[in-house]
Amino acid sequence: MDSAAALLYAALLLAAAGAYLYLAASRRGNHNLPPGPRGLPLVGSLPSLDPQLHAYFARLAGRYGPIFSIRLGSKLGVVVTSPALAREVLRDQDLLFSGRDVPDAARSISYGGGQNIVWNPVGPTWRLLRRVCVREMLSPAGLENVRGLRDREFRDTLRHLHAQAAAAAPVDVGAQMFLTTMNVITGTLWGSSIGSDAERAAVGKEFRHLVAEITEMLGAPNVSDFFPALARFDLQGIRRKSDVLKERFNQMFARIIEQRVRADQAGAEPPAPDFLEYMLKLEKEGGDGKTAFTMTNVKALLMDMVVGGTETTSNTVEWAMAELMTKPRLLAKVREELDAVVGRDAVVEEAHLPQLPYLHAVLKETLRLHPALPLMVPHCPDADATVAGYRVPAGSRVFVNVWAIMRDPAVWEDPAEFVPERFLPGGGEGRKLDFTGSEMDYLPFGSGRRICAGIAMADRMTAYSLAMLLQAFDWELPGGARLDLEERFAIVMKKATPLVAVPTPRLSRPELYSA
Ligand code: HEM
Repeated sequence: MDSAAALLYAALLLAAAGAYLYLAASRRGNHNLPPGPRGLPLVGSLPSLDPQLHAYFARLAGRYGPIFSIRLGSKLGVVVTSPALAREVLRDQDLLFSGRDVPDAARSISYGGGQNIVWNPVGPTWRLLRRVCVREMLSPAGLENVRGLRDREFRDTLRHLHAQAAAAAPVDVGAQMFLTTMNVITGTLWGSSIGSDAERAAVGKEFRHLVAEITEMLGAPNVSDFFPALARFDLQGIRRKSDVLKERFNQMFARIIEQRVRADQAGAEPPAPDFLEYMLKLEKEGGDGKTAFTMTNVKALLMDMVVGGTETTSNTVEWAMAELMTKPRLLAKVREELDAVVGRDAVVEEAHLPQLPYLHAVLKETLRLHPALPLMVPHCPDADATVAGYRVPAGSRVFVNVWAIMRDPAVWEDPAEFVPERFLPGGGEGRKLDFTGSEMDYLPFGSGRRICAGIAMADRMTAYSLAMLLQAFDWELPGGARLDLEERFAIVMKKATPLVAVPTPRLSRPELYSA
């Protein structure tokens, strides 16, 4: 045998051995994984991903069952699509599955991943941050402290919409509700410490732009997440973009904090206690004695509230309006309830909300069909786990497809129909269909220890917004426009075409709009 042939022979032998070892390793690695599409070597199912990920995963669940695995580059995704398996993941093995697989884009905007609530693993810091937020800001008692602020913001929105109505000008309903929600959340966070109304409006506008970019980016496929070894090359430039967005937020937060600290040092009259004041005090004390609380935590929490609370809330209101505008019979029922409780000689107030069960049922049905986070925020086990008898390896990205669960015909009668009555007393076949995540077929806010931290605020804001929009105005599509209910997937799901409509006043006297 000459030397060239020997070299070729050796290379072939080596290649065969390599292929054998690769196959053996991947067979061992795949041992007892949930079933799923085979995918291509190296890239797995990445090339066949459909941008409408929630609907694509629902179709795959139809083929492979209520738990399937899908290889996305070097990452393993596991998708759960039944109430029983959602219970296994979110309740029975809650702690094991409570970790997060932090996307590269989130690392920067969450100040490194370990500083805020959403992307922090469950542990002392996460516990302290959540406790601080829920107790001081997002609990029913915390919200009660700033009821006046919400009333003021809603009055402002009412005045603004009335001016739009006078000019017969179309309103982008989602954008308007975003601004209202943003003003309420930032007002709750730092009160009036950023000065004039005009300055607040400018901050609100800038935030909307930034939040939209962030949620868009978090939903976009990123090579760095599928091939962590390539993350340092940031091939799509997503990390660079998220650094820029983070810095813009950071500068705004720093300005707001600095103003407050300077005012405190100058011995200014202390502002009404707000969340920022509370956090700065905790930061000064260095934490709660057991767990540290730093200025980075202050900013990361501000980011959590601003990013987590705004689009989720305003998109829900936009969907509710779109559903009702295509269903005049249901719209008439909401109006009937509003006219009976509030009438047309007064403006709806937060105190009216508990007397509006049909309106609340409309919002629950909206969140069933259009959950703001259709795949929730993915969970991640920090050790190997077993679900439905299958192995879910540590580090897998676990999606609970609540969008599909809440449309499951095995659970819901006429699942595609918009029927608020199913949420009225006696309509839920004895199930407790509320936001607590106790029934695993209705999970718009998740369930278990990672359940949404802002439910009480979301509940009030969506109900107040929808009540005001419908009690004070009639809404018409601009001439020639068509209303559809098409969705566009992102980490926070959007209406594919924004709802734009023209308001007409329906209160008895114009003065009511400026009271
Ligand atoms: C209609 C409005 C909203 C919906 C549908 C919603 C839904 C959700 C869902 C599904 C999760 C993920 C649960 C999980 O990972 O298991 C979540 C997490 C979270 N939400 Fe909301 N949310 C809304 C509004 C808000 C508001 C107003 C705030 C605060 C101002 C907020 C703050 C948070 C935070 C901080 C988390 C992270 C919790 C954690 O990881 O421990 N959300 N939300």
